[in-house]
Amino acid sequence: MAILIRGGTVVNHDHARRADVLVDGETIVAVAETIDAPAGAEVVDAGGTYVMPGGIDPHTHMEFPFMGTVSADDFEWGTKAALSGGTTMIVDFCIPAPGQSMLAAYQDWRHKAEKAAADYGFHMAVTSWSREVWEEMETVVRTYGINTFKHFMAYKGALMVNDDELYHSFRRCAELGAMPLVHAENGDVVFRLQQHYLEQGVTGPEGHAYSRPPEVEGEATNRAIMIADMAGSPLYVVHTSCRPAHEAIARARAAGKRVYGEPLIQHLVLDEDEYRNRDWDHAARRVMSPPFRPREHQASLWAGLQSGSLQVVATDHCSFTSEQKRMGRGDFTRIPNGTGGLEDRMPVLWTAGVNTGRLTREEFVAATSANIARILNIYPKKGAVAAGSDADIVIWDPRATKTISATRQVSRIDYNVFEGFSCTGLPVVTLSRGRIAWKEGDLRAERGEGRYVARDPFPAVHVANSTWRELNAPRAVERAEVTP
Ligand SMILES: NC(=O)NCCC(=O)O
Ligand SMILES: [Zn+2]
Repeated sequence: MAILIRGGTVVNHDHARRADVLVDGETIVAVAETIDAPAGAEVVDAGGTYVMPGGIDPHTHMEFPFMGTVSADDFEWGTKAALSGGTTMIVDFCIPAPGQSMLAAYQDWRHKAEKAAADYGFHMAVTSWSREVWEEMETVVRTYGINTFKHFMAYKGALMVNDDELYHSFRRCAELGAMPLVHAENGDVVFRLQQHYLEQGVTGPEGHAYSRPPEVEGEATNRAIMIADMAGSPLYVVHTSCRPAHEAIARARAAGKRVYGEPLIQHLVLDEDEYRNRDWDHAARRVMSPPFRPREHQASLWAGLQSGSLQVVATDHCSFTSEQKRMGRGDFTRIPNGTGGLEDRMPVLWTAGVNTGRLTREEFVAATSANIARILNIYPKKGAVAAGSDADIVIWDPRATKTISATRQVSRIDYNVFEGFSCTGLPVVTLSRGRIAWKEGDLRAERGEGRYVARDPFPAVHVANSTWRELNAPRAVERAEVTP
């Protein structure tokens, strides 16, 4: 059935204009100043609103077995939470269990994701290195449509990989036209600092922040950038949370390296003081890696979004209930790492970004959908309101208000790290591939309606990168034969 979105202002990453939008089935078929409603079409009045691409959150962990438990939101409730906040696609991480092949991990995640109510894709994690991993990476890219590989430089003894493994994997990514992702924290130093603070008697959640200072992230970000450069690969740095990490990325970009950075909405508005709250539950609920930072780092992240040295705002939605967090009572290293945020990312970014004049509406679209769609090589199928694009659309009322409260959220956990945050600017309707998935508080999306989005390798950046590399590769010097 056709839907005509009438009277709104269409905002894409590169322009905004008054236009009607016609959706037929799963696709946008026309964007024009005036469109007559086809017979039988549902007409949605968008007067006074912005009509924007549905958000893409490229960093989520649904039903993720981690630190002795499993994250609380599954693909059904995670994607429903996403839709209620204007996000129409998530990209989750397939993380092989110890000894498990990537191919088996992929099957596990496909199975878990059958419940999804919105579209989804995957990144694959490289948690060890071997001939099998090298071979499987090709299947992951060519058969499974995954063009991104995640590397944890933290979580020593669990997911962490070393520099040798990073180098090998980055080279393989370059060959396959895939993008390596890094969780950049120096896991060896974090481990030592954790032991140090525990020995000092710091057992509460504040120890989590003390043991993961900005320096461990700055060092690892810089190291990953240099290794990627030597391996001939672009690089995407997930959850860039602090000035030293952002500066490493900005420096690399100024030197012509293809490096991307992803701040989280949490790091943009919440700070380290949360861990000093006298209520243990309050502080533990906010334990995630990297931790929230001293406030001065936020200015650097905002500046990165404004100047283009940081491109994407994500959530790392990895939610644990208060009960699960209490596994770490008496030892902060056992508090499951992760927070929620899927349904809040866009309203909080609009409020703290657009309403304050830090971001334009177009930059908001770039940071919430278009930039990551281009990095993932799915643009303009996703990330654009244009004829031919998937009808993933959010109709946004810049005057609508709400105060965030866990009592009204879709996510299955019992608290919200943004509790009490007043938002101005909210989704009123979210369309997911042409269906009205959420409208003014009415969640209509059904379990299982989401679809897997496969992605091709070799986005333009890779082609340019490998051409440059090939033309500028160091070569053996030709010398005249030296007779003995
Ligand atoms: N970020 C976090 O604390 N938990 C999820 C796993 C990860 O991305 O590091
Ligand atoms: Zn994560």
